[in-house]
Formats: sequence, structure tokens, C-alpha cells
Amino acid sequence: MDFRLMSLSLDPQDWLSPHCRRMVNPAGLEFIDIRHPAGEGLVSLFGGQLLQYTPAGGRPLLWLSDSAVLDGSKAIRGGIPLCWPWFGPAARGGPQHGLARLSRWRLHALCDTAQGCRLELELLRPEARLRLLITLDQGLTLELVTTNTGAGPLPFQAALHSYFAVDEVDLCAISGLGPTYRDNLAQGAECRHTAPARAPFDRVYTRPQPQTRLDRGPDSLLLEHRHQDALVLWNPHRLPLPEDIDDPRRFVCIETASLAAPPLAPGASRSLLLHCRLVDPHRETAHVSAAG
Ligand SMILES: O=P(O)(O)OC[C@H]1O[C@H](O)[C@H](O)[C@@H](O)[C@@H]1O
Repeated sequence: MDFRLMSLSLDPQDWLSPHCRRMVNPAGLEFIDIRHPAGEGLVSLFGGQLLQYTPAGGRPLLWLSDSAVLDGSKAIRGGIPLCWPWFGPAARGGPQHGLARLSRWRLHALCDTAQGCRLELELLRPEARLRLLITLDQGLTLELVTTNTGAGPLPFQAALHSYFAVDEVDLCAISGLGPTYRDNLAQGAECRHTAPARAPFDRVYTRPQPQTRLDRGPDSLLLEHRHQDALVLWNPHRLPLPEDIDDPRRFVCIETASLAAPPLAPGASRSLLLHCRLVDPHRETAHVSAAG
């Protein structure tokens, strides 16, 4: 457990279920610490953000910056931040990547079974209800569901901005992104996919594949995306680095995104889903398209 996440109390009420414990850090942020035989995880209610996940017998899937700010003054760097209701700089002058990663979510439901744990977090906004369903078992499933609770159509974008842990970003192989991408480091130029991509990169694949494979060397991750219309690949390398990134070689962001969906009708819901699991690179061949 991260030393910055010390519980303020050892109150028995902090145990929410046999494998899940509520924790509070010195700044008053709440976390759910999950220690299940199938895997371990850490969820921050600030941002509705999965910070860590390690399946039993495997290596951590996610990177969390050693310099992450954990006092609620800015988004937590690492894990899987949520971008909502916009991705990127906001035209309306709001914060980059929207409000969800800066909001306090609440734990709505928790299910702890022999197979794993499933948490449901909720964020109520005037115009929408957001639910984040996190299932940790032998794999990880994250589903963000937006329901339009307003009277008019709701335009929005969303992204699961995953920071995957790697030993060295330039030694990873990534396949299953898409045939072409928009290059944010070249004024949005449309480019044909090329591999390997060496950091820095900031690419938006607008014809995304449903499965992406990340070969980390000793193991591989298989990512399955649902209801996405884009995948974003990002690593800043040595570009001017935000202060809360200590070592950019240790992660690659592969972001499951919905950037161009039509406005959501009143009462309707829309989901964005990511499923990840470790695969043994020598024993399991993932069916990922070679075309990018
Ligand atoms: O620093 P943040 O606001 O978390 O944004 C981090 C990154 O997110 C996405 O990957 C964007 O494509 C990048 O342009 C941006 O730099």
C-alpha cells in the first residue's frame, strides 16, 4: 500500500466487505482498498479513479506516479482518470479533460464474491447521472455509463484515460490501434499508422480496433474496448513534463474514447467499456488485427 494513503483510523466500520476496506488519507480523500485472492486494487473516490490493479500472480497493470498529487487540488496522475464531459482543452474555459476526474464520487454499491469484487461509483450532475462499474477479478473491467437526466439532448465526450505500467515505453510493442491517426504533435495532421511508435507521441486513432495488445516484454496485456469511436496513444517522453510525472518511460497511455457520438436523448444511457487481462506472450496468441 502507498504510504501516502494511511488510514486515519482502524475503525471496524472501515471494512466494507471481507476484502474491501475504506481508507482516508491525511488530506481527507477517500479510497477503497481491495485485497481479494483474485487480485488487488485501489480506487479513489476523488475522480472516481482506479489507481492500481494487480491480478493474482501477475505484475501491476497500471502506473501511478510517485509524484501524484493526492490532496484534491488537481487530477491524480496515473491509474485510469475519467475524461468527461469533454476530452482535451475545453472550449468553455473549463478544466482540461472535464469535471469527472476532479469530482468527489460516492460508493453506490459493492459486491464481494469468491470470483472477485465489483464496485459501483456514482456522480450526480445537474444534467446527468454517471455510474462507474469497476470489476476486479482475474481481469479488470471498467464501464462508464452516462444517463441523460436533463430535459434536452446532452452532447458529451468521454474517455478512460488508462496509464499502463511498462518497464520502458520505447521497448513495448503495441498492435490493434487503427489504420490511421491524427497527430497532435503535428498540428492534427492525418497519418498512416506506423509501428513502432517511439515516444513522444500524442495520436488520436479515429477508426479504432476493438482489441489492442500491449507487449510489455515479460508479459502482454489484451485490451478490449466497447462503444469507443477513438483510441488515444500518449506519452510525453521529455517534452516539457507536468510536475507530477517523475519518469515518463514507465507508462504508456492507451485511452478508450468516445469523442464524436451524437448528443444523448433525455432519459437515454450510453456506455464506454474497457476490459483488460494479462496474457502469456508465449502461450496465448491474441487475435489482434495486424493493420495497425
Ligand atoms: O495532463 P493531462 O491534462 O492529464 O493530459 C494528458 C494528455 O491527455 C491526452 O492523452 C491528450 O491527448 C494529451 O494531449 C494530453 O497531454
